[in-house]
Amino acid sequence: MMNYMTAGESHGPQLTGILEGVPAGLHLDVDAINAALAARQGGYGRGSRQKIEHDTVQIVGGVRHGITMGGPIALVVANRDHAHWGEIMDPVAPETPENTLRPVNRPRPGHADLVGGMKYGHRDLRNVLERSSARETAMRVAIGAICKQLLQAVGVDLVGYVEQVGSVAGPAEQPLDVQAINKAITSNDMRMLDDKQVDQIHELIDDTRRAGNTLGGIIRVVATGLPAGLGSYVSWDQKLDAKIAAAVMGVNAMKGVEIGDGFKAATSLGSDVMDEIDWHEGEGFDRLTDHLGGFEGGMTNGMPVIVKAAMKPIPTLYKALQSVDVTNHEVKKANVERSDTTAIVPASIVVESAVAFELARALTDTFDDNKLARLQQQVADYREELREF
Ligand SMILES: Cc1cc2nc3c(=O)[nH]c(=O)nc-3n(C[C@H](O)[C@H](O)[C@H](O)COP(=O)(O)O)c2cc1C
Ligand SMILES: C=C(O[C@@H]1CC(C(=O)O)=C[C@@H](OP(=O)(O)O)[C@H]1O)C(=O)O
Repeated sequence: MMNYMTAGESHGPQLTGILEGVPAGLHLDVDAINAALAARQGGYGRGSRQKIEHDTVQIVGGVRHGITMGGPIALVVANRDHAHWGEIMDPVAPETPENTLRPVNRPRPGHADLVGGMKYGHRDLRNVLERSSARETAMRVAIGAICKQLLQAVGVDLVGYVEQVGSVAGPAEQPLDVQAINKAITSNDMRMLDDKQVDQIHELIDDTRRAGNTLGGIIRVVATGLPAGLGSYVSWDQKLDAKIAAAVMGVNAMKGVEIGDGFKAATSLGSDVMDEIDWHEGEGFDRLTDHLGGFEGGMTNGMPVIVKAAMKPIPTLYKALQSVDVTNHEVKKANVERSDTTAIVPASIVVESAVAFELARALTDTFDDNKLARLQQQVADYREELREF
């Protein structure tokens, strides 16, 4: 079964990742992994950390001459900023006044600082924020980019992009075609479908930054080419829509997930939500609409998968909120670490990566997970079987 694990701190030497369960025989496009990493660094509203980092992946296991061998794939993304944090982040040197120079004692509301400190017994909340930081999502994007390449090898494609920033929304009509979305989002730095709102959003981000405040937004992911029947209705823990929702909620700062029409479906009539069934000779079953976001009974139904995620505003406010010092319980302003005003653009790549992993895992759970050519053959045979159903 596919799985992954990451390790590493925001200002430590590197992020490390291990992805297991990728079949042998996949030609990895390292440039595409690096392009996803670069996209995760982008977007208007990022803080100055991204000027220091130039994220690129180093593959240190599981791949030979560019082709996966079936074993765990080991990955490294370096933290360039570590050069400025060597002593503070040294994993072995004993604690000295020098390397404890930047303790964090005033937890930021909305970040993991306070609860993480209480749970693990840290008074220097740097021990929490270093790992809870979304710096770790760089590795998740490298892993997701490999999953995306596996999906593409069987005709599945997906894309994550920005639908809304703060209260400013993109076009009301959101397409179902991954290629069309890809084309549209490359034309602006907000990873949105339409340039019209982008100036307004830049202004909103500038005003918000000047006011010492932060913004969230809404992300949309569309995946196409999935055969019907990934996931299952037979048990709660086999429902693929549930796994995707969990994976999306596992991305830092996500507070809501919708599949298809999501919450809107609750206030609609059944006739406006259920996707009517059609059939074509040689093609098999189809739907007239996709309100249910490609899922029925926890299984893909062959329509595009549509997932939306709501990201809360960034917790670190330069105009700091009330906090309490964990060393003396005095009411103080929260700590301010260098921070993004909004990270909705990078988060859209991270959410895409989270969905890519779950889809790749469902695929390799359903079909052969040892050899890519066998997996491809089985998927092709299954598609044929569905066409004849
Ligand atoms: C790509 C990305 C970048 C982020 N950048 C920041 C940041 O600069 N400052 C900050 O306080 N939070 C940032 N966050 C959000 C925090 O990581 C997140 O709120 C925190 O880990 C607490 O977890 P929770 O919001 O999921 O409860 C970022 C999130 C993402 C996905
Ligand atoms: C480093 C990244 O994001 C970081 C996520 C983050 C947080 O609290 O989540 C806080 C900031 O860290 P720093 O104080 O080092 O600038 C962001 O820059 C990244 O995305 O590569």
